[in-house]
Parts: sequence; structure tokens; C-alpha cells
Amino acid sequence: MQYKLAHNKVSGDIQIQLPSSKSISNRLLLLNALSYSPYEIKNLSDSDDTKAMLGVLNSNSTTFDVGAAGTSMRFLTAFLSKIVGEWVLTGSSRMKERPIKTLVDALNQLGAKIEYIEKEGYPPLRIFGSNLEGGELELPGNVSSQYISALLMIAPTIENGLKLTLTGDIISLPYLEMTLALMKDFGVESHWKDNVITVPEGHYQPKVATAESDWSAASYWYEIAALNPELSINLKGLKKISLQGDSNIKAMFEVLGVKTKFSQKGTFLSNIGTKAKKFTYNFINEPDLAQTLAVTCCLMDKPFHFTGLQTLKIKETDRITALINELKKMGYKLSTNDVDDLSWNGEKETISSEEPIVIDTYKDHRMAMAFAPAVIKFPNLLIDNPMVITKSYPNYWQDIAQAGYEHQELQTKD
Ligand SMILES: O=C(O)C1=C[C@@H](OP(=O)(O)O)[C@@H](O)[C@H](O)C1
Ligand SMILES: C=C(OP(=O)(O)O)C(=O)O
Repeated sequence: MQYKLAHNKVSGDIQIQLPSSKSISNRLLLLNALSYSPYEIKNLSDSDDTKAMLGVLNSNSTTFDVGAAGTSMRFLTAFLSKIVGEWVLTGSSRMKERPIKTLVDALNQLGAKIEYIEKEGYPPLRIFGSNLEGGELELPGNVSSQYISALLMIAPTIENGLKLTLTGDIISLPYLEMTLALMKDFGVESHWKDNVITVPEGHYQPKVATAESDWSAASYWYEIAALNPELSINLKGLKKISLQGDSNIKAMFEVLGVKTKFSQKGTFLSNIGTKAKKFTYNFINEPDLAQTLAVTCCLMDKPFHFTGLQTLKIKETDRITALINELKKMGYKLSTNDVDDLSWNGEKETISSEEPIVIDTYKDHRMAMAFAPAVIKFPNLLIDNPMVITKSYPNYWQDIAQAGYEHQELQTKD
């Protein structure tokens, strides 16, 4: 199925209730389980990724499918390793291409027995859960922080706790801080110095927890604000002092002319214009924002140079390649060193406004959400497989209709 998009200019104030953060929701679900909490989580995400986590935790089966949810796959691998029994954990076809060896090796060193059912180093996994024994572990900090978050969350519940030494650069660091802060809320203190994180053995205390609204989802609203100067957008539910590193979106978009004002009534975005000629940023701490910024910069005619993108190749799709391919359809010629950067020097081809442009989404929610606002410049825009957005932001299409972004459903053969 495809959506044919259209944009009708809307001026003035709009108000959007943002979705809950799936990163926080999935951590809270695991911490709830580890603390045997009787409490319900408030503002829990209704995303596919959180439904996947909830489905496994509430299941009576021994075989679980988490679909495309990276956090669920990684967090549950650690969790099931310490639950006595034999479990099978699998996911979508893309999940079977996303590496998990670093985490499996670490858990096996702690006494778990995890086997690969298909390809060495990748899901699906057969997990023989047992009482794990903690101690010291060394593991790379530069592949996915989700492996480290998974180990940290189970650490207090295993004998002797854990002392993790991270080698290489630490990527996605704010997600580790989020994990440790939520563990602290549940009564477990940790210690982090340089590249060593220590979590003592201890007990989680159940508590009533509330998930924050999602700053990554807010990024698409910053993009809309940057492209629609006549709009004033009130985003409801965001926290100014947030556990989410993606709250840095406000600083990034300040450079692109979007001003953020916090008040008790919400987070207000307004477009005050920019004199910036170019945008340069290292995304090592906020990898999920790269697609929003790449599309925005092109549409605003701001050449850019992004670094710190080394993890983008192993996410829902190879996001660097996906961005290059799809922006090329609009005439923007991007380049990469094929390792960790992406840039656009302003070079573009004129594209006929008669011909439809079909944006492939590669089963990646962020491709659909970052590209849809582009209809404002490319009126013949179609988004393929538009419902991928349910991975993190199920109400995306209804919400953006408030800003004048309408869609019409087209059936395709597949
Ligand atoms: O821990 C988390 O909730 C996440 C960590 C990041 O992944 P990596 O650590 O693999 O970069 C991020 O991209 C993902 O969307 C969510
Ligand atoms: C990378 C993402 O998710 P995950 O790794 O949890 O599948 C994302 O939501 O952009």
C-alpha cells in the first residue's frame, strides 16, 4: 500500500499530543518485571516495539517473536537468560540481520547457554536460562548500547552484580544514562567512571512509574516547524529536563531557525528564521535523529556534514544507503565515506514536478516520518508502506493532518 500525500497550508496554532517514548516504556516494563511490581506503568507507549515487549512478558509460551523491536530483542535476551527454562527468541527478517553476538558472548560468560538457531551471531536464539553468576566483563561500547543496557538492567539480580569495562568509543551514551537513571528510580545505584560501570548485587523496589513522551517523535514536528514558518506548534507531554538524549533536537533546530519555549501548557515551537549557511553535527549520541536532519537540511537548501553515523548501518535498515537513495529521487546528491559520515554539498538536479516520486521506506518507521513533510516542496510525493510508522508513532498520519499533511490510500500489487 502507498500513501499519496498532499499539503494544504495551515496557519496559526496547533496542538499535538506526542506518543510515549518506546525506549523508556521498554525499560520500565523490564524493571517492572525484575522488581515483581504490582503497579501499572503510566503513559506506556502503544508502539509496536512496546507491544512486542509486553506480549513476551505476558506470554505463557516458550517461543517469542519480537518483530522489528531492537530493544525488546536485546533486553529480553538478557532477561530470559536468567529465567530457568528453555526459550526461543526470534524477530522479523531484518532482526535476523541485526548482530547480537556481543551480548550473547557476554551472557554466556556469565553462565548462560545461548545458541544460534540459524546464523552464527544473529537471532533467532535458543536460550537455556539459569542462575547467572556476575563479576567482571569486557565488551565493546561501539556496536549497540542496547547490549550494555540489557546487561546493566539484569546486573543487580545476578550473584555479585557486574563490573563492565567498555572498550572502543561509547556510542548512544545517553541511552546508557537513561538506563542507569531508571534503575536508580527502582532503588539500584550504580557507579560509572571513565569506561567502567559497576552495578552491585541488590534488589529493585517496585514503584509507580510514568513514561515520558517521545523526543525522537518530536523531531518530525521540528522538521514541520522548520518548513512551515506560519505554524505555531504546541507539543504536549514532553519534559524539558528529560532522560532522552534526543531532547537535544531543540539545540539542533535552533541552528535551523526553530525556537523552543517551554511553559506549563506545553512545548512551543516557532520559526524565527536562520542565517546559518551550513549544518554540521556529530550524531554519535542521537543516531535516531540523523534522518530527520538530513531531509530537513536538503529541503531548506542547507548543505550539511554529519559524522558519528557508524551505527546507522545495523538499524531497521542501512539508513545511510536509504537516505542517499531516496534523497536522490528528489534530486539531492549526497555522499558518504561508507563508514560514519554523510554529507551534501548543495549539489542538486531539477526534478520534474509532473512525475510521481515514490519514497521507499525499507521497513523503517523513521524513513516514512522524515520524508513525509517533503510534500511541501515535492507535491507529487508517495510514501510506500506508510504504516511502518507504528513501530514508534502509531498516530503519526492523523497527527500531521492537523498541520495540513493529508494522505490518500493507494493499493499496490504487493
Ligand atoms: O536503548 C535504546 O532505547 C535505544 C538505543 C539506540 O540504539 P543503539 O544503542 O543500538 O545505537 C537507539 O538507536 C534506539 O532507537 C533505542
Ligand atoms: C533504531 C531504532 O530502534 P531499535 O534499534 O530499538 O529497533 C529506532 O527506533 O530508530
